Amino acid sequence: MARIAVLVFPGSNCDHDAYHAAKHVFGQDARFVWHKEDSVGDADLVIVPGGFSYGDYLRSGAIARFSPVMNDVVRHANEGGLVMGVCNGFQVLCEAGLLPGALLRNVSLRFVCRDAHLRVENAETPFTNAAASGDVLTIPVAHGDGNYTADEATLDALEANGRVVFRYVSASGEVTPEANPNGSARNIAGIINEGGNVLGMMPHPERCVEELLGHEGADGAVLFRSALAHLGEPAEAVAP
Ligand SMILES: NC(=O)CC[C@H](N)C(=O)O
Repeated sequence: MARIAVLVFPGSNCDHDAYHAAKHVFGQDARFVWHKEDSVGDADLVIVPGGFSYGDYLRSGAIARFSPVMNDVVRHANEGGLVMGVCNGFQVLCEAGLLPGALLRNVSLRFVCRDAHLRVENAETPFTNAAASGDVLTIPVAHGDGNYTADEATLDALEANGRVVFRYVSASGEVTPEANPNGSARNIAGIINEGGNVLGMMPHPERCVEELLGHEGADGAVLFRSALAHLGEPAEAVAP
């Protein structure tokens, strides 16, 4: 059974969704870790969940990045441990320097809450091995600051090294401006670090791991299935 630590900051609001997915849908050993703890313990996977840590004051993720637990998240990441940052979690990981770039205000200046289509650009990561490159997943977004940006050299390096993991596309898999919910550079929806063990993505896979909740295909399950397969969990433990 994989040990999955779900961080909790003041203002996190997707921590319970992530815990529910890990514990009740995938049957893993999930635990909450309060941000004032100084350790993520023996976690195999750390989930930095979505929400409004510290009310998004100063900048989304800018204060949470200084929470005591983040020192141990950096240690865990540097030792090759898996880290998955979703939405506010992605923002925190960028602020912490574990991922390059930053998430700016959506170009619309509006909070966007809807399904997005994501093309899997790299299926050889610990978080996407259950998919095939080119697969189009439908996963919801819900954010005000999801506009990924980095300097051109960084973007080029991400592209060249397969570190753009997900891109916003149309339902038929085309990269179009309309498919981009927030103005992200090159339609980038998710990236991975150089070591391939730290993922950040704006869409919320933990919100669509059960068809019962209205997402045909429950595409978010791909992320969990992949991570669990990477950790050597038996397939029967990773339904649906
Ligand atoms: N759902 C979320 O994690 C939202 C992240 C952040 N508070 C934003 O609005 O961009």
